[in-house]
Amino acid sequence: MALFEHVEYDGHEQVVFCHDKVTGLKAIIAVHDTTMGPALGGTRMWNYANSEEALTDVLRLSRGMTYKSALAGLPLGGGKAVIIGDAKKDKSEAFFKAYGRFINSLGGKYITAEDVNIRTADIDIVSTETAFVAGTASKAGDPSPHTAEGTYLGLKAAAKHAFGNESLQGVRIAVQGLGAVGYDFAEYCAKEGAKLIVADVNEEAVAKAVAELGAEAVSVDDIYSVECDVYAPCALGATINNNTLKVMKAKVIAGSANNQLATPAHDKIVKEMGILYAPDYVINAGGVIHVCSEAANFSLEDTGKRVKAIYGTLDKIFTRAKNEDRPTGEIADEMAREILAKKLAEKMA
Ligand SMILES: NC(=O)c1ccc[n+]([C@@H]2O[C@H](COP(=O)([O-])OP(=O)(O)OC[C@H]3O[C@@H](n4cnc5c(N)ncnc54)[C@H](O)[C@@H]3O)[C@@H](O)[C@H]2O)c1
Repeated sequence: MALFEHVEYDGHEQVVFCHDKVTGLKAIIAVHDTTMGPALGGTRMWNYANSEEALTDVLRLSRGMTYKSALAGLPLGGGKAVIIGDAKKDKSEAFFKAYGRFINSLGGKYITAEDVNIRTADIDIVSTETAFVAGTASKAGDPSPHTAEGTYLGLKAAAKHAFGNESLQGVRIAVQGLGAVGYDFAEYCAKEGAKLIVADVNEEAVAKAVAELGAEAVSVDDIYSVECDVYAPCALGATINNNTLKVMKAKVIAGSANNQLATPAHDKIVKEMGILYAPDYVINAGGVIHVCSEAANFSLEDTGKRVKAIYGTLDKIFTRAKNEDRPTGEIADEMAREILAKKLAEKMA
């Protein structure tokens, strides 16, 4: 398994392979870039088919965190960790304590938090072995409300560019996923007079949105093809793919889900279809801003301002993408790299 030659290797500063003999823990921690500050990013637990798959995921996700935090203006670098295992069977107190000791051994270069299949309770155990954690129950807590607010504001910036008006009054929004983020996001939109079309595998959440937000319910398969102005993916990754784009009527894609594009090529494909895509890691940065408030001691007011700034960041991305006739995801990556290059130059001066 090559590292420096790996297709997802992007000058990562440090990649640590961890194995604890007692609990069987196997994890990979990737520190992509610490130019802006310590590398913060969640830990994902997944039953990867092999360690190659886990390495690919952690290299890609950690680079994403560098770009996300740079564009959110945070004093943080990018990192991520993956635990290779079955979240239903392999978790134990000793397991997460061992993991905490590995994180501690990096001396603060990497700060962890929750991600897929890792709960606040797991992070609380990790925090008994290391201070380099964020998002513990007793401190910052649930980031979802800030993610929802940032996604709503990001959608308004997209509406301004795509429809000539940032108001969501009468705008038809197809919301996929009414979980912690999706429901709050839908509520913000409904309050502004948007017409919601919703889908979720959780029927209770759908019934609540119908009763409380006046939403129209459709099946999870039909959400891609409904007549709407906006598609808001707030559940799964990779839903912007060749199959869904064949039937999609939306002119804006703006939602909280991570890794929305099935492949990097879909950035260009959506542009060519005349769809305005709000790059996922920019619009959903409310969560990392929230978690960072704990790691960097931001006041509540400062955290709120940073979440509101997502509107302005997306406004800049959309303007530049239009002026240069380029895909929005490509512009976001480029803007993040410019921020990093500037900081690096300052450090070296
Ligand atoms: N929570 C945060 O602060 C945060 C931050 C950044 C990004 N995100 C991303 O936003 C998305 C939503 O996060 P969340 O915290 O609300 O998760 P969640 O688990 O609370 O909600 C996800 C919702 O999607 C539904 N769902 C699952 N499969 C579905 C399907 N096939 N069709 C329709 N609905 C389906 C679930 O039933 C659930 O209601 C995820 O992609 C997550 O990675 C979340």
